[in-house]
Amino acid sequence: MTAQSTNEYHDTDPARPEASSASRMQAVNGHYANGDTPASSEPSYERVQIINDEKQFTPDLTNQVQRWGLHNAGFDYDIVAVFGSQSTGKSTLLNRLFGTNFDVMDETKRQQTTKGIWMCKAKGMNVMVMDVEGTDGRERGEDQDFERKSALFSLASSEVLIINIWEHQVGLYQGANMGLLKTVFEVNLGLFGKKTADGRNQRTLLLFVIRDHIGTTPLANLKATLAADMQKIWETLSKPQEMQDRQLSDYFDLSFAALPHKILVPDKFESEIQELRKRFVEKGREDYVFKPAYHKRIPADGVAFYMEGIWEQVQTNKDLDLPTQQELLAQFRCDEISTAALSEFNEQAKPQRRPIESGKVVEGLGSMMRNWRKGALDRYDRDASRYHPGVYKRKRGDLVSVIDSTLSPLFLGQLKNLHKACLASFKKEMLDGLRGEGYNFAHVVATARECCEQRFVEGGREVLVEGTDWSYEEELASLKEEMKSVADQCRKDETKKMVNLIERNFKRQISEPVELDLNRPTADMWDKVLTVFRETLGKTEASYLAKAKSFNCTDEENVAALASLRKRAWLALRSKIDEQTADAAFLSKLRTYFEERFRYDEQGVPRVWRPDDDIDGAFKKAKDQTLELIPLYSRISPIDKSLEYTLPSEPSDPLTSTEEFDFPSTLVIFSETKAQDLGTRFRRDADAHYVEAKRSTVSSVAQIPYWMYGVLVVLGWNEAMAVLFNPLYFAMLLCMAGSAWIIVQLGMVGPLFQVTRTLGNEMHRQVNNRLREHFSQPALTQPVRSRSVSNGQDGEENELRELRSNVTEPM
Ligand SMILES: Nc1nc2c(ncn2[C@@H]2O[C@H](COP(=O)(O)OP(=O)(O)OP(=O)(O)O)[C@@H](O)[C@H]2O)c(=O)[nH]1
Repeated sequence: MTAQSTNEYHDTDPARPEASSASRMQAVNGHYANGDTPASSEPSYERVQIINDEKQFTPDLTNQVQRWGLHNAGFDYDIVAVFGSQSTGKSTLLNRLFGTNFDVMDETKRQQTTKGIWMCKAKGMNVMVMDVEGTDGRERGEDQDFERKSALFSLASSEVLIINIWEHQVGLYQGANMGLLKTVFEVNLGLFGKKTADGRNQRTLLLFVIRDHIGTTPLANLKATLAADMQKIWETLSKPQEMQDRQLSDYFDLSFAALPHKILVPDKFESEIQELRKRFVEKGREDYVFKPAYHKRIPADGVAFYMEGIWEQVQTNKDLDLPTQQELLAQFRCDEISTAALSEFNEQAKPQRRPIESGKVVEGLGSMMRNWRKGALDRYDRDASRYHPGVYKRKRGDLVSVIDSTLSPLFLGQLKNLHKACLASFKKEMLDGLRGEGYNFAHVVATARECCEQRFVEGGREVLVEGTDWSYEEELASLKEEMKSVADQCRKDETKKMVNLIERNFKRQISEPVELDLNRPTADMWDKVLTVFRETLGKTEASYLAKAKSFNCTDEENVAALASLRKRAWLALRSKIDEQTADAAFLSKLRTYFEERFRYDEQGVPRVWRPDDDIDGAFKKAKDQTLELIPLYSRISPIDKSLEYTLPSEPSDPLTSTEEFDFPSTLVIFSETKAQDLGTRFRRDADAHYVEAKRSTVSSVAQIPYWMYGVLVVLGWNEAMAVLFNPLYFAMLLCMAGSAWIIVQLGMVGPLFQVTRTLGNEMHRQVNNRLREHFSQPALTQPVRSRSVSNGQDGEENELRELRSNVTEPM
């Protein structure tokens, strides 16, 4: 059978029927009998040509390892390779030992079967078995390049190298491939000479399997010969300077086995094969071959990449450097694992980006981030920690920094959103707390601040991720700053409100006492008013200061607020005074004051003027006393100068829109002109009272003389007697008297007069209308009436003029 040169052929390849049939073995009770492949219910594993005869490495090994189910095996696997001359039963041996299905030569043709290097998984064991093209290949002639390279490759990548050798080859130099081994050892000394990352030597077990052992030469002798040959080879190696003292045993363990002739003593051959197999399977045995020391410490998922790297170096004839290879592999694999972990992490983190960007506080973001981060790192640690520790750590650091740089914007965004939310709730709590009366500003601010700070700190802590140097302190400081400025603004507003309220209270408090004092004009009127003002202002200032304390106002603010309060209080007083001294009110005050002195006597009894009363004197006195009030009212000036109140004047300022405040001018109630005008108007009023008083004396002079009553009795005597003595008249008189009495008793006199008057008026109106209609002269009445009115006024004016001349004459 001719082996094909590509990795396409395997036992299912229809183009290779012989290979398929030849490789079909049967396994009975764990051993394989009468054939080359096991025939249990478990299917044979697919093999793969990892290096074809064109010396190319297959890109499919990774997938194949996965298909064999070894991808996640970590270090729990072993690699074994075979080395030996062509057609010495290598494939047969491997198939029997491991249940693999490597091609076996067709007995009749005797030509090379295995081309390149094949790999297959052992049946029921986590062992990768490599079948290597035989040395001394007739097909390759003098070209020893491939056999050297494949031997090098096998040695570098496997834990156990089976050296397959005929018994009759033992002791030969070329026949036993000793020359080739020497070359390979030489080249590889560089490889094995270097220590691994964990400081140990790479060790390999060289298992010599002596085929067709007839038994005439005892195995012990063969062993000794082979060991001596190996030692000889080692000693004659041209070693690098620094490795001159290295021994064969520093790098290799030698082990031996002999198998009888397969054709001549097949049963014995089979039983010895089974015995040899135990050395690969039974871990407790002393001669167990897969000792941990031989393991290359490459995780199963990185084997393909590792082997490819080694092959590349073998190919390019570079100095083989296993540690560097392991590092390269670790870099590659750690990158791969890191990328996979990162992509899963990114998938998890992505959905939270939008809500954070839109300003939402995502609940439980911290625990989510911690989980994503931990998940990614755990995954990385699980898969990558088996690789070169230095690379693993370095790549882990890179992964952590990428993860953290992805999480950092979420962290910062969450903090920012939390900041906004806390500030909003701070404002709301302030508003709620400052609603209504009787709140303590400082307490409200402190409660709201504490609550919001606590919320922020809790949220900030939640979003922290262990292992990062993130902190929320800076954001917290900025939040505190903003809360302070909000509280300050609020305090200013509240202070303003408080000052307004205090001003309103002040106005209410001074209103009545000031009104009373202004209505009782005495010389110390302003003293009283200012005393009230000072007392109330004192209380007001005290109440402001008490409140300002809870507002945490600064001294500067207090000074400004008190100045404003004083000014406003003064203006409030002034407006109250203005209200009380408005023209009408002030004239009414003067009138009242005058009337109290002119129309009432000292006991407060209304005066009835008699002709002999000194009306003129009383009038003059009352008038003069009243006129004296005008200068009193015209300026706020207390007798006691200590009661005087002063405020600083303020010029107008267009920038702060403060109007001009000229304190001295606020002390003046009436100007000179105004005082004169008021005096004139008052005099006119007083004159009217004087006329009225005079008139009342005239009407009292025009009394009915007493004798008229005698005349009335004399003239009306008969009529009175007629009424008294006529029963009808008398009865009528009694009825009328009775009715009058009842009306008086019921208090109906007033209403009765009202009804009578209304009736009279109505009748008068009706009659007028009728007459107007009848004579069609409606305008006649108007001139008559207006004339009579104007006559009346003129008459009064004339009369007043006449009286004045009478009054002034005696004076
Ligand atoms: N004498 C003898 N012949 C054997 C033994 N094992 C296998 N053979 C025969 O040797 C021939 C070659 O067997 P393979 O297993 O194909 O040998 P190989 O070394 O893998 O050959 P290549 O892959 O071509 O290098 C076959 O005809 C086998 O039947 C053995 O132990 N003794």
